Amino acid sequence: MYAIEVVNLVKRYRDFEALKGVTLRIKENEIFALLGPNGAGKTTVLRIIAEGLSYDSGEVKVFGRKLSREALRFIGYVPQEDILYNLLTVEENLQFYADLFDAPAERIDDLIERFSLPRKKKVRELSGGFRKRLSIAVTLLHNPRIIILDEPSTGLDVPSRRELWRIIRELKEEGKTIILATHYMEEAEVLSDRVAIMNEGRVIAVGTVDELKKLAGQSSVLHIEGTIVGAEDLGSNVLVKENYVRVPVEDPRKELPKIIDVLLKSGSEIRLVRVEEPTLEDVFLKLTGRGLE
Ligand SMILES: Nc1ncnc2c1ncn2[C@@H]1O[C@H](COP(=O)(O)OP(=O)(O)OP(=O)(O)O)[C@@H](O)[C@H]1O
Repeated sequence: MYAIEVVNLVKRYRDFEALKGVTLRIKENEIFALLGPNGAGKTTVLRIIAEGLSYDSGEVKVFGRKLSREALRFIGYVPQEDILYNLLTVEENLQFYADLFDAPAERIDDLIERFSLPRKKKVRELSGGFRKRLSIAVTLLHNPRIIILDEPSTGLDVPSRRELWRIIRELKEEGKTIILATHYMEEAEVLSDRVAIMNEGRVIAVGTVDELKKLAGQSSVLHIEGTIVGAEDLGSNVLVKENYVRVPVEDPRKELPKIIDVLLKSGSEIRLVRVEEPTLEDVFLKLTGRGLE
């Protein structure tokens, strides 16, 4: 049985088809990432599962049962924009949601301690990292088996992001199933057991990070910085940005000298060359012909 099973989900906002037949099977106790650029449909999928947002056709099951009010109790949802009360303290926010969810009062103290939250501080005085921690704490009040996070690390600085990743891993160790939407490939890559890559309302690939990287069909990527001229001559998989070019290659030792030669002959000035193992961005590029950002 899957924790979440979504089959052929179609969602229209008036005449715009935001989901064009999405199928996802998420196993219990895995960290599953939906990776895709803005507008891919990630939030729409999560809202259908976690908020009961209506959809046009398809099927959604939670632990084998049709989505219902009862099934929603298995789920905790941390939306992109938090739902905290700025003028209330940390404790008052937890109290408010505990009353709403009928959660036992002692959970408030447990969560405050667990996340080292400043009990008496007003939410408006919290840093982004603490706000996110409090949002997760609120979600855990009713002890859900599945935790869904929409773009959890957007706006967080690097230490807060690492701390968030630690918390997410810890939730997995406790047996929770985690689903998160992200457009940061690093987040999907370091955190998740499996990743679904989404684009324009469709899932275009699903698998472990290693499986997906194999789809890119290359062993490495060259990053070349400088004043680049003639990058168009390097082939169709090349990504060109200002002062930067990214070239997927099978064998960097063989291909690097030739590529450098082409660029120098076109009049480029090269400042830095870096060789990197494939990433999920390369997979996305390969499958869609464009970058993730
Ligand atoms: N309430 C709405 N009414 C009309 N169109 C919508 C609505 N919500 C989302 N959309 C559109 O549906 C598409 C998918 O949006 P969605 O928010 O699911 O994407 P996303 O992958 O989560 O991106 P983001 O990271 O920007 O939230 C987008 O083109 C968006 O503009």
